Amino acid sequence: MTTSTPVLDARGLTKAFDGTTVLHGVDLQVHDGELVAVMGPSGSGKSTLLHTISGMDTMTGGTVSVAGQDLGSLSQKQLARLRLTTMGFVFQHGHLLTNLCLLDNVVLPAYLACLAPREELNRRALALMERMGVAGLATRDVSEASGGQLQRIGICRALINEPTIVLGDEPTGALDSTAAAEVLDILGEINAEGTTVVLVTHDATVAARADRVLYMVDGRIVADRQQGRCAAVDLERRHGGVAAWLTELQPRSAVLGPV
Ligand SMILES: Nc1ncnc2c1ncn2[C@@H]1O[C@H](COP(=O)(O)OP(=O)(O)OP(=O)(O)O)[C@@H](O)[C@H]1O
Repeated sequence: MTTSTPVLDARGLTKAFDGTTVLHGVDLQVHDGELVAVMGPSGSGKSTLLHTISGMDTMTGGTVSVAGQDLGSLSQKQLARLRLTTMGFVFQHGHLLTNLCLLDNVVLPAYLACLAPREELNRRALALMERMGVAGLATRDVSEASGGQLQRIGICRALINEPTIVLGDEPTGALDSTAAAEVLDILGEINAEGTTVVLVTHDATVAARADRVLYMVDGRIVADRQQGRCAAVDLERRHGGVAAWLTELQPRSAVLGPV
């Protein structure tokens, strides 16, 4: 059992839209260096969970702490700063700004955080783009890059402020299998270097790379599989999909081989 302070600590997290509850008292602790995949049927609340634990959306009830900071106690300005400096986001469709060149897209979060002079930020961004194999696109527009390249740019942008935790919503969902595998390799490397990673995904190959896989049904985490062990968190809500998932999903060690 892990005893360190969680990087992410959600307790009794609820979220309702217009009176309809979509997250029902979710408890989730993610520890430093974990690679966590969140799976579940469409509409089960995976994206809503990601949005509320990151403070991108407000919660209706419960508490969330990220890197020891209670999101509910922060002003909007403090919350924005915490997101900027502690969290990195990778989205399915990149969410890059089309009126900026790709280098400026990568630099933007660091520029907003005022972390260093512009020249230093450019150097840092170019070094990241070099590592991701997209430095040659630095002065290009968003329209000039492929989906896989844009996703690498999105990862550079997520990493520019050296976040404690990277949160991804279907980061490979719009990619072909080759580009998806490359993006997953990159996310795996980032995690191996110590960054905590939480990915919402429908893709079992993504989940197979994770240390830990959560399965959501109807706004609840109903199973939590860690390195071959599975805790059925909410047995009363067992679901056909959960049973299939439990038998199909290989533990990480079986997929990657012994380390
Ligand atoms: N902004 C919103 N306003 C109203 N309802 C919303 C909003 N965002 C999500 N919902 C509802 O919350 C529920 C959960 O949606 P969510 O997008 O979190 O599910 P998901 O598991 O990520 O689905 P998918 O796998 O299809 O992306 C759905 O019923 C959805 O319609």
